[in-house]
Amino acid sequence: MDILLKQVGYSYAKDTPFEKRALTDVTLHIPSGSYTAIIGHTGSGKSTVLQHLNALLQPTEGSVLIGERKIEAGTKAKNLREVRKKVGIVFQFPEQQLFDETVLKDIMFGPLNFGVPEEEARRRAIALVEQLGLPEDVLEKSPFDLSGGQMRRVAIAGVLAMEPDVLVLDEPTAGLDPRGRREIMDLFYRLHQEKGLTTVLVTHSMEDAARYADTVAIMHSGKCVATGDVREVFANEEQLGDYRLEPPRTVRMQREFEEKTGLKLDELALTEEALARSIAQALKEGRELK
Ligand SMILES: Nc1ncnc2c1ncn2[C@@H]1O[C@H](COP(=O)(O)OP(=O)(O)OP(=O)(O)O)[C@@H](O)[C@H]1O
Repeated sequence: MDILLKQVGYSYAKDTPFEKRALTDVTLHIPSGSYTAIIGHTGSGKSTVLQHLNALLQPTEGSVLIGERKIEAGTKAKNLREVRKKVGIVFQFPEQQLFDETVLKDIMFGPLNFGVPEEEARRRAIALVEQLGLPEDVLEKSPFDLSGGQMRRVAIAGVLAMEPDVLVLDEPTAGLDPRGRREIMDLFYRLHQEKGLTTVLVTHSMEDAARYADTVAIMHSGKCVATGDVREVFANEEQLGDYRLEPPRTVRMQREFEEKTGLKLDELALTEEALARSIAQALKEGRELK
């Protein structure tokens, strides 16, 4: 399912003395099946854009097309159930929204609420607990008796149990240890690859954007100032610098390697593994392309 923000403007507390403009003329296309990372400095408007993707916020200018549904400035959109069902958002620290007495009930809550039969909701919850690497006996426990990392996984399972068409992630691994971060990010990536799940990741981590996304959008001062293929965006160091962003670590390491050895690698490496592979290859071939 495609999402298209067309010339979207958004002001918080519009027409009050506290009015605060957060977005200006944002046009952004999220094609079905893509993995888009939205990057940008603190306060650049990333979270505000994200909340337009399932109409939690509605534009004060322009329009948002979510699949077939058009949300336009000036008209209050109602009956957003379908939209909320199709676009699932994992907010920062989603465990804060856990509430039910058992993990099973918590994960089943969303699907039941949207009319999924009980048996099917249960089946999804059991499968997700396993997929997310949680022990089976967690299902009957209170979510509040779990560790922070486990609570995070339960909350993520609750969003995935809705089987959304688009999964929107707002810094989903904030506060987790490196191993937990990697496991969860890899899981999202697998879902994207295996099920073609359209994924949008809001992140401060250039490394995560480089590793997982195919498309990158840069937000700056409430505007979407660039979108492009992940390699194009991260190869353009001048543009990143304009928006006070650093290239991912692997890109900096590649540049340093090329400078120090005079060897030029074939393409921009987006992960440590890819960088190691192309360095090994270049050394093996004794290539000197510079
Ligand atoms: N509820 C709100 N009321 C008023 N202004 C807000 C509100 N939420 C955000 N803003 C303002 O809107 C602008 C964009 O904020 P937003 O949270 O979208 O940025 P962000 O890029 O997600 O930042 P961060 O990386 O810190 O999460 C900022 O100037 C912010 O102060």
